[in-house]
Amino acid sequence: MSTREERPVVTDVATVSGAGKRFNDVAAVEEVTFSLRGNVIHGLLGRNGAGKSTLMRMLAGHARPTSGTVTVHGGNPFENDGITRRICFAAENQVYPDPFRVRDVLTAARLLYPNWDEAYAQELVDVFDLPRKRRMNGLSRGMRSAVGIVTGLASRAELTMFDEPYLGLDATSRQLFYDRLIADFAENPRTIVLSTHLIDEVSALIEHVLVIDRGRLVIDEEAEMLRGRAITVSGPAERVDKFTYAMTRLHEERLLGRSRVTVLGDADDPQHARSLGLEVNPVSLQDLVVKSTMSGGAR
Ligand SMILES: Nc1ncnc2c1ncn2[C@@H]1O[C@H](COP(=O)(O)OP(=O)(O)OP(=O)(O)O)[C@@H](O)[C@H]1O
Repeated sequence: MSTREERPVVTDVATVSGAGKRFNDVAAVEEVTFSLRGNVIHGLLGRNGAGKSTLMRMLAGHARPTSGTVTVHGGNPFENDGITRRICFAAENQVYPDPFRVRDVLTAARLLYPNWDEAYAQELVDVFDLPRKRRMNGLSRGMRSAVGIVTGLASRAELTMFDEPYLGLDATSRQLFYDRLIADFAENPRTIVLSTHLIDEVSALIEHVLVIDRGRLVIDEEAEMLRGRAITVSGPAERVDKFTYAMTRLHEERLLGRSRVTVLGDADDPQHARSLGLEVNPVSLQDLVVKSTMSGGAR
């Protein structure tokens, strides 16, 4: 993948400011503030019901926030054709008109997206072995996901969002998706948002991490930064507490006077901790997300 320095500089393509979305008594998204950086692959991670789809629906202009603002490409995306043509939202539960066949979905996408690459779309249809003449309603779940992937990649939309794009896909097809995404992104950088539970599988792809927990954004960090800073520190509770006092604590386990704390620290903390006789271990992105979102269940 090209380094960020090699890509065209683009300012933030979307800004979410104090945004919330309520459904009667359910606050699906609450007071969320962040920006999507141009030409960067973002991972939107979180548990079931955390608010990921709702947040992407607001960014795609499919839902209006009940509080705060969502701005994409400089304007309000809600039912705004000029802006939504520049956004592709490949949603897992996409509904198609009843008689639509695979080839009709591609035709509709060709008419909708100004950067659509027809030759690339046809190549991807072959790669994923999709039956062009079959009705969408007659496709397997994995095939429907593959149609979403083809549309998302070939749209070359400036902001492309994939909502759990792998549902029903076998491991080979998922790997094909990741490989194609990396290759195409290198040739045609754009802003990507990928919501997923399969964090280990995509952790090498993700450049910026957004973690949402019960509607609130709990992590908004560059992946590289997290890889270096997320550690668990273990040892006698008193010493661990003293060492991690000023750090961002994500999770803590205590037993018989010993404690293990997951923190976001600085680059030189591991060495310092070891010099104090504490045990230090790196935390995978998957573990980090699990630890930051363990405190509560679905709302
Ligand atoms: N149209 C709706 N009406 C009522 N409640 C809704 C609606 N859409 C979402 N919710 C609720 O908002 C919360 C967030 O849902 P959302 O689908 O955004 O989560 P998610 O993180 O995408 O979950 P998952 O990973 O399971 O797909 C959930 O409690 C859900 O039940």
